[in-house]
Amino acid sequence: MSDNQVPRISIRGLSKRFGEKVILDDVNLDIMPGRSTTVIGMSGTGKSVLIKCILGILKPDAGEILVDGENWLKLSEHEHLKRMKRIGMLFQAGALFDSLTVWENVSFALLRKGVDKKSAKERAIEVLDWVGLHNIEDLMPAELSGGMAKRVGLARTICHKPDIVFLDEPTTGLDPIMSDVINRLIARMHRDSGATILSITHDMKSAAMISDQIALLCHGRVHRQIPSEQLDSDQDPMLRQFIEGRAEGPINCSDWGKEMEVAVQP
Ligand SMILES: Nc1ncnc2c1ncn2[C@@H]1O[C@H](COP(=O)(O)OP(=O)(O)OP(=O)(O)O)[C@@H](O)[C@H]1O
Repeated sequence: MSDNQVPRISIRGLSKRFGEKVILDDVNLDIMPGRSTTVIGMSGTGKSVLIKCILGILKPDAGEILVDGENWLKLSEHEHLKRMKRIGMLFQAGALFDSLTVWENVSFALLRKGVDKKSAKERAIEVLDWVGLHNIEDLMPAELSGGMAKRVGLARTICHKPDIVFLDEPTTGLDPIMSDVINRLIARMHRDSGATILSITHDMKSAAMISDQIALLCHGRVHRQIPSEQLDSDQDPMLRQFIEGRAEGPINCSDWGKEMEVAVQP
């Protein structure tokens, strides 16, 4: 695929602060069509804030979020909601509705679109099979293990065949084997669907398995964006510090928050 293409998602100069605390400070990130990009970064660097800005849950202070060339920040709430229908979103905690059965959760987007119950259930069963879960469609979420709930969440993410998918910490809270299962499913979903994927995680194994581009979010900015096959060889000091998990280094772990507060003083 040529990188001369127009980005599917283009984030330009995105900034967000809470009070005096600057979280995102001129974030720039391009995601090409059909590519899978993972934003990595320390806990508290603003990965979730970034995704929430894209989803319209948080309002950034400045910048643009262009999807297929259209600035989503200029859309009315109604138009934004319409665009969201072609998006798939896997939330960190699964976010299944407790009062709905597994199949109703999986086909939630289809049922809301008015698809009849029989077809919606058939599609839910098909996608549940795809994630390796059989005969669980009539269970309630409370009856699922954490790994099963995550797979149900993934089934729900892709049930309506979205062409853009956001994944928030897809392996958080899972054991290493279940993490591997989820990573393989995401890689297969990317291969099979050709969807454009943006994930956030601090799980480096997951990032390497599910993405073809890695972006390091650090001190409020995308500090470095590289192809994932360069992860082992790239010598950027911040990237190396993060990948190798060292407290000492150019990423100042203890007081970067203070540093950012100082940076916004008039
Ligand atoms: N609604 C909010 N109001 C005030 N501060 C917030 C709000 N949402 C996030 N923050 C702050 O923004 C910072 C970044 O949070 P965020 O959840 O994006 O981090 P993260 O990189 O996703 O971390 P983790 O990897 O631990 O999930 C944190 O200091 C958090 O306290």
